[in-house]
Amino acid sequence: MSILIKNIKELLQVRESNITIVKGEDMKTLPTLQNAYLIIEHDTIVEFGPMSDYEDYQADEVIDAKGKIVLPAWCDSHTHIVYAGDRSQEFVDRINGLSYEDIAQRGGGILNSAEVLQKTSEDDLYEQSLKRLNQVMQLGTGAIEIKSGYGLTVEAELKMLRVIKRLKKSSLAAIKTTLLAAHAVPKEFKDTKKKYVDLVINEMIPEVGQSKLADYIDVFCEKGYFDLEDTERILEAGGRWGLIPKIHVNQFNSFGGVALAVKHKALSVDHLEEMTTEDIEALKNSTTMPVALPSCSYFLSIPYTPARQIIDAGLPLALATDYNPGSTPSGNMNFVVSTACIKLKMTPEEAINAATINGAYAMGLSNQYGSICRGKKANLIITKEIESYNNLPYAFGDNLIDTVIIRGKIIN
Ligand SMILES: N=CN[C@@H](CCC(=O)O)C(=O)O
Ligand SMILES: [Zn+2]
Repeated sequence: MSILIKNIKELLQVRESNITIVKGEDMKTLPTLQNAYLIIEHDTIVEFGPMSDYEDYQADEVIDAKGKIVLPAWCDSHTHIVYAGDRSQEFVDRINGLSYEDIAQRGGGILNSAEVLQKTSEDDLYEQSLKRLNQVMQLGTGAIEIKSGYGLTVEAELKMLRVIKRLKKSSLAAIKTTLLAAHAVPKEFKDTKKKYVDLVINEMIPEVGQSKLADYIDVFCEKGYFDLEDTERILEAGGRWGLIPKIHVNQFNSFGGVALAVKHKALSVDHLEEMTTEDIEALKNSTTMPVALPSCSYFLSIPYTPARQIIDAGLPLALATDYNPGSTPSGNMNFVVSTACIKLKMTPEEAINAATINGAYAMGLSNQYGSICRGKKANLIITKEIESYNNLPYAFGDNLIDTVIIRGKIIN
C-alpha cells in the first residue's frame, strides 16, 4: 500500500537527519517546506520534498492537500486512559467548593476510581479504554503512553496492564506502558503506607517485570501520597527489572522529587506546576524530559507549568494530555497545544515541537516518531484548509483536522 500526498501547502517538522530531541532556543525553530509532497510506502515515510522536485510516482492512493498543512501526528507521552466509569460527581463537588485534595482526603479521587475498576471485568475495561484510544486517534494522536495506577492491588494492576497489552495488539497507535502502582495509598494501608510500598516492591514489580507487561515505572511523588524515600525505593526496585522511571512530580509541592528523578536517570518528570530554581538546575545536563500537562492545570485551576522558565534555561519541554477521570477528562492534544500557547506563553513552533518530537522522546520513541523524516513511521495529521499553522493553537476548541494517517493507514 502506498500513499502520495501532493500539493501540501506546508509540511511541518521536516528533518533531514533523525533528531530525537529539541531543547531551549532550538524549540523556537520548526523547519517547514512550502508546496510539498510526501510519499508513504506501507507504514513508512519514504520520500518528501518540494513539488518542484516531484517526479511521477504511481501510488495506490493520492491525496491532494491543496491549502492544507501536514504535520506529524501528536505524541502524547502521559495518559491514564485505562479507567472505569468517570468522576463527574467530583467535578460538581469541586464546583461547589471542595478542592482536589479535599476529595482525595475523604476517600474519593484515585481511590474512588480504583474501587470502580476493581469491580469492572477485564473485557469491559478493555472496551471502555479502546473507545477512548480511538477517540484520541481521531483527534490526531498517533503515539501514546498509558499508565496503570487505578488497580492498587496486584490483581487489579495486572488487569490494567493486560488491557494495555490488548490495546497495543489491536491498535495502530504506538503504545508504551507504565506501571504506576504507587499512585495512591489504598484504604487498607492508610496507616501502614510502608507496607503498601513493600507490596509494590516485593510483589507487583517482580510480577510485572517477569511478565514484561511494562516499559516504565512511575510514582505519584507528592505530599499525602509517596515521599522521596518511598519514591527512591520504588525506582530502585523498578530498575532491577529494567523499568525506566517516568514520574509524577511537583504537581502541588516541590520537595526534591525532580533531583531524585534525575539521579535515577528518569526519562521524564511530569506535571511540574510548582518549580523552584533548584528543580530547573537539577534538570540541566540531564537526559530527563520535563513534561507539562496544561489541560490538568486548566481543569483543576492550579498553576500552569512555567514553560518559559524551563525553555529559557535551555531545557527541552514536552506537552502531554494527562487524560484521566479525575484531573483531566480530556485526551485532546489540539487543546493542549492551544493552551500551551495561550497560558504557558509558548510560541506555536515551541508547542508543536513539544507535542511531537519531544513527546516522542518522553516515550523513548523519537527514533521512529515525532518528525517528518525518511524512514520514520507514517503518522500524520492533514489539516483542513487553513491560513497558517498558527491557526492550530489560535482557533482553540475548533477541530481543524481533516485526515489522520497512522502507520500508513488513513483512519478517518
Ligand atoms: N496526579 C496524579 N495522577 C493523575 C490524576 C489521577 C486522578 O485524579 O485520578 C494526574 O496525573 O493528574
Ligand atoms: Zn498523570
